[in-house]
Amino acid sequence: MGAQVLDGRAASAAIKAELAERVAVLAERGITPGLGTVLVGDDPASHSYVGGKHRDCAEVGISSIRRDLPADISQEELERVLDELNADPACTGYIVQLPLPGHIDTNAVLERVDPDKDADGLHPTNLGRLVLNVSEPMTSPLPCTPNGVLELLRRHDVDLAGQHVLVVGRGVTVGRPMGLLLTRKEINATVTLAHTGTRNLDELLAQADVVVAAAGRPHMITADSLKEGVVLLDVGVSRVEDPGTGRKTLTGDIDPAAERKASWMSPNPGGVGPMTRAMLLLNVVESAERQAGLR
Ligand SMILES: Nc1nc2c(c(=O)[nH]1)N[C@@H](CN(C=O)c1ccc(C(=O)N[C@@H](CCC(=O)O)C(=O)O)cc1)CN2
Repeated sequence: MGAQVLDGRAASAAIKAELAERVAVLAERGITPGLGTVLVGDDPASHSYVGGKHRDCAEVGISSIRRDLPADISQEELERVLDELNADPACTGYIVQLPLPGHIDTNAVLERVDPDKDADGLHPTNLGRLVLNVSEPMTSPLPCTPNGVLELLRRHDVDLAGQHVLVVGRGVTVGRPMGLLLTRKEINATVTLAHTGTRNLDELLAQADVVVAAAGRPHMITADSLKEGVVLLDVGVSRVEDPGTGRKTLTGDIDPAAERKASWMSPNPGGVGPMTRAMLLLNVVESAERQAGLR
């Protein structure tokens, strides 16, 4: 028997319906939440993700503010756009689509975002609150992908308390905050954070009850290394060219054939990706609720 599906599309549809109700409550008070996106350059995948974010906004009644900027924009000009969004009352929260071109200092950009408008939860103040475990439940935005992973598991009644979770990937958008969230008291997982420099990855995989794969290495995790009954979450979004057709297809970090070992597995596409988008909307709605004194 194969793994049960951690269905991100269904879960995100349910979350969007719930958020549309919360947006309607805000509308009764004359408030329309607004999401801003800042996109630099012509990367097709980034354009497609940003387009998806604006479609989601339209679905739940959040207004959209879009700033598409040339790849050769200077740091100064880019930061000026952020200052405008920081000052714009129609913009409840916004994101800077990552990755940014190499000549841009990404950390300086993330720091320029007003922490109260940080829809991605990636501003140092908000990441710091997560590290400090300032309040439970959190009153600041959480990074969308790690929060999406937890929400996906919650909505399928997969309990992580006491489980050994192996997070593969140390990036700031997924791996690092994922470890912090998993070790909070209400989740209570035991976490190992591995990465592409980890030497004994196969040993760690063989011990893991749950694997969150976010290293960006296509199909780096295969069935052979995994324990029977493992829960698998695939965050990888590499685009790999099919040698036959020349077409690029979305390829995760986990070989789909690993499903035979798993009790639960997130499909890719259709798993963590839609949850990332849903958690972004949640951050915007919660931010609007905070600004309205409803939280
Ligand atoms: N500022 C940010 N930049 C980036 C983030 C982020 O959270 N904040 N994460 C990724 C990209 N990303 C969101 O921006 C993202 C990736 C994938 C999906 C998604 O829904 N994927 C679909 C498949 C889509 C496809 O076929 O291309 C799925 O998994 O079903 C949503 C958001 C890097 N940048």
